[in-house]
Amino acid sequence: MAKEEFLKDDEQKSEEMMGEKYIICKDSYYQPVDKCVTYMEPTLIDYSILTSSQEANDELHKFKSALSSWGCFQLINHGIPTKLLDETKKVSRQFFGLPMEEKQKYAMLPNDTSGHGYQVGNVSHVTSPSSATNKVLDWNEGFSLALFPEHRRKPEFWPDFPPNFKDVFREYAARLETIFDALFKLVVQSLNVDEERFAKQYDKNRETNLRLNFYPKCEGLKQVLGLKPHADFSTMTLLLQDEEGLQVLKDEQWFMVPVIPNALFLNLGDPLEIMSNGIFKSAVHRVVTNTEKERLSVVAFWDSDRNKEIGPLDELITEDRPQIYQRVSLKEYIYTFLNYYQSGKRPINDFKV
Ligand SMILES: O=C(O)CCC(=O)C(=O)O
Ligand SMILES: [Fe+2]
Repeated sequence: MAKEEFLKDDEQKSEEMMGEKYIICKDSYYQPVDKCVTYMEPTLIDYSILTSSQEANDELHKFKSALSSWGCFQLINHGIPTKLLDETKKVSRQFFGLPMEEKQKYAMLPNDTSGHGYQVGNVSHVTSPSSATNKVLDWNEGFSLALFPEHRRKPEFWPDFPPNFKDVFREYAARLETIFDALFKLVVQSLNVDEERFAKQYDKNRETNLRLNFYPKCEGLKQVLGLKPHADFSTMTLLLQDEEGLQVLKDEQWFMVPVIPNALFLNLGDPLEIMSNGIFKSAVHRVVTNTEKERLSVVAFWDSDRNKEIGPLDELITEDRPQIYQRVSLKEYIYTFLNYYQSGKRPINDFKV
């Protein structure tokens, strides 16, 4: 899509001014976007080995070590057929390829945090009038849908075009849910905590939400980000991407996440860093823009029950590892996240003991 079309609904008419709405200040927290980044050495975690009873031990060790250092890894051999992965990407791109008027039929309502609908520039991450005037938009079109529990699906937000969109995403959602459930069991096993108590956070009211991200080519504008740095407020996130652009922050250095065919990129969100009392790390990530290629990501967020509190599990608080984080309701956490997203402040720092 041309820059002009992407920006055309903007109230500012001067192109220069419109560009500025997407530009990150050079001296801000974000660090120069064009600073040279290193490629991330991918940690490949084999799902089929991890979930087999015979050979799982070494793989589980790798799993735990990836989550304690990077907070992310590439999941391979997860069993989702290539055809379904390809269809998922195809129908997502077809949706974003629709005319703007068509996509706007599914427009997200202002300040919707429950996850339904289409938006340009990530404006839902603006919660107060003052941050709205100072907002720097993301070079991003987003489309969010609730997946689970199924009664949260709002049929009016599921697009009619492409015609197979609904079927493809029903199937993809079911596949992901099975993987998330299995990964959660492995998280419990790695942390060596009481499954029943931990699982209470993840009862029938827990949520899975989907976000499709589309990043148009970004020609001529420098210092523009596709998404600003953040760690997710989900427990775990599984991401399918078709081009490079996602970067992860570690030890104050940005690393480019490589695209590995058919792999799902898993990253942990802040709630699991909090619940594991800092044993597991959430991965801070951002998306950079590309002058030559459009990019798509299909992202599923596996959340705990928003009405419950998150806090370090009792058995993970010891003399050697005193409590690092306070207890907080997920709802309040999300509110803090949304308030801080613009400025790049990390919400997790507000909840340190
Ligand atoms: O597009 C990506 O690779 C990242 C998306 C993301 O971080 C998000 O939707 O929270
Ligand atoms: Fe994210």
